[in-house]
Amino acid sequence: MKILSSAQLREADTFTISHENLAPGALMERAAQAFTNWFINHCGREKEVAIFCGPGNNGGDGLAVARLLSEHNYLVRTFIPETDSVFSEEFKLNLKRLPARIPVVRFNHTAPLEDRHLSKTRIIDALFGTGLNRPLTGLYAETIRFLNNLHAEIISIDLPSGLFADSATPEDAAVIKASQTITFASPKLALLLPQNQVYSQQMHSVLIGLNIGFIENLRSPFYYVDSVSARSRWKPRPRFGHKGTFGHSLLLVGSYGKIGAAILSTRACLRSGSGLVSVSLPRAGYQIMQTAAPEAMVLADPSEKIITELPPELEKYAVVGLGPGIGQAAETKKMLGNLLEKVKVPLVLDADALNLLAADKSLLPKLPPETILTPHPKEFERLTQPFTDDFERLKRLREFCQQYRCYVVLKGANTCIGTPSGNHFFNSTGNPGMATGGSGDVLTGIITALRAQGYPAEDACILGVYIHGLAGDFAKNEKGETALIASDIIENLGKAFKTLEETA
Ligand SMILES: NC(=O)C1=CN([C@@H]2O[C@H](COP(=O)(O)OP(=O)(O)OC[C@H]3O[C@@H](n4cnc5c(N)ncnc54)[C@H](O)[C@@H]3O)[C@@H](O)[C@H]2O)[C@@H](O)CC1
Ligand SMILES: Nc1ncnc2c1ncn2[C@@H]1O[C@H](COP(=O)(O)OP(=O)(O)O)[C@@H](O)[C@H]1O
Ligand SMILES: [K+]
Repeated sequence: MKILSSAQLREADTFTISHENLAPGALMERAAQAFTNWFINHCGREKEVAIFCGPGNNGGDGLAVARLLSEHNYLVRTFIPETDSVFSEEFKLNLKRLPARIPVVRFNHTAPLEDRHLSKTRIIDALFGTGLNRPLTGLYAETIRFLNNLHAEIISIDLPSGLFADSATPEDAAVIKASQTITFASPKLALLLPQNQVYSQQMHSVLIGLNIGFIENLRSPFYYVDSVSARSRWKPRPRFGHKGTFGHSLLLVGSYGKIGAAILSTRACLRSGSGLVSVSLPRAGYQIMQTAAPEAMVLADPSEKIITELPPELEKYAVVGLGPGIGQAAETKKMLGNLLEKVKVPLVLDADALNLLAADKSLLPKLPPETILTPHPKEFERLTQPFTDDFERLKRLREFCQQYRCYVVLKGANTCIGTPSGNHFFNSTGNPGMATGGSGDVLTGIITALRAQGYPAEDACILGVYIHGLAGDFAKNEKGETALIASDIIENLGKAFKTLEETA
């Protein structure tokens, strides 16, 4: 799914209205209906609903939602800040359509709102959406601070009011702190970036029937990977396939004290469909690996504690995955340099392999084309340089991928995959339970296995990250977030792949 900018969404709104000859307010009605459906499914009638409506079409949505919720027997009040802003036509239309039974409270400062028991209500924030063009000031900023201080549950329509959809919001700006944002037609870029997490704990995207053909022709470097886009990249295993069909993965992983990382990536690789898996690791890990993963073939490095050498016949493998648990010893770095000189098959680099690259950036131009790197934000910062905000980090990600013709999987909530063609794919699966040691090692195993099976680098990254998060979500259903460990993700890979297999 494409992530559209505010300007593109406005164009798509306008096109849809004229192309489908929609009556004034008809598209807004669809949006309000989509919000209302979500609300009815998630929020009971035990609490009164207070809807704060701004002067534009976001406020118009709020008024339409007030009418629809009232028709569904919710107790609703609306609140409109009195300023010199001009009301939009659709705001006025929906104000006219508001049944008389719904109170409209107009206010020009927030003090009179103090005694209206708002902290006990559910607040719907319909002050501003994608039309915001500067930070909020005056009564609007005062209202936002007042609402945030109530510590009530706030549900934002389309965007938390005050948040810029496509660029960095100034740090001291007044922005609603929502528990949920129900966003229309396309997830907004700002809602996918960690720096804005304080403004919306959860985000849910709903479709409002914007013209599909028009959206297909819009250009955007940003995509959101949902179940439909993940499925479209998944390939069934051919009936006459044999283990040779599905590729031979070589993993170079582990060091003394970190053989666990080697085991996690190996098991994940085995569970992700690689035809064969070989692991090269320090001698100390030989027996442990043979016992922990009997399906894998194990090659012991001459060194007891670290990896120092490349196994022979690199060309017989379909892919090489390097990094989890390897440490940063000089001999290991030499081996990495050797690998970059010799390797002719796809590479997946993670963890200390990335730190070794960061410590000697002269190695970066030697990365074979289409190498996949899977840094967490700190590792990515070491590879590039510190950034002031997430938007700058996205820019760096694009530049880095283009410069080194590589794919970068920037891990975290809504992991972002950068590609050499300048695109960014944000993942939709996963949960904070996955923020636990070893879950990145699991991801390396998954992506390596997909590459072994012949998935192009872009598909291997997108599908791998999606499946990893989905397995994490299944693990969360069983164990909750707090107790989740990386092995639980591996145990749920079967369920995650099965979901794709059955619905593709
Ligand atoms: N156009 C349409 O048909 C649809 C619009 N939709 C809704 O409309 C929203 C966008 O509506 P608008 O474009 O009217 O934008 P908004 O409702 O976000 O606000 C725009 C209004 O606020 C003013 N404004 C912007 N920044 C301000 C500031 N800092 N201080 C004071 N005033 C400020 C603008 O001059 C304009 O009058 C979306 O977020 C969505 O909620 C949905 O109903 C879907 C359909
Ligand atoms: N809050 C979160 N929501 C979703 N996924 C997360 C979250 N935190 C971490 N993850 C995922 O867990 C993995 C952690 O990887 P990494 O930081 O490399 O851990 P490790 O090095 O311990 O294996 C990444 O794939 C990341 O996307
Ligand atoms: K809003």
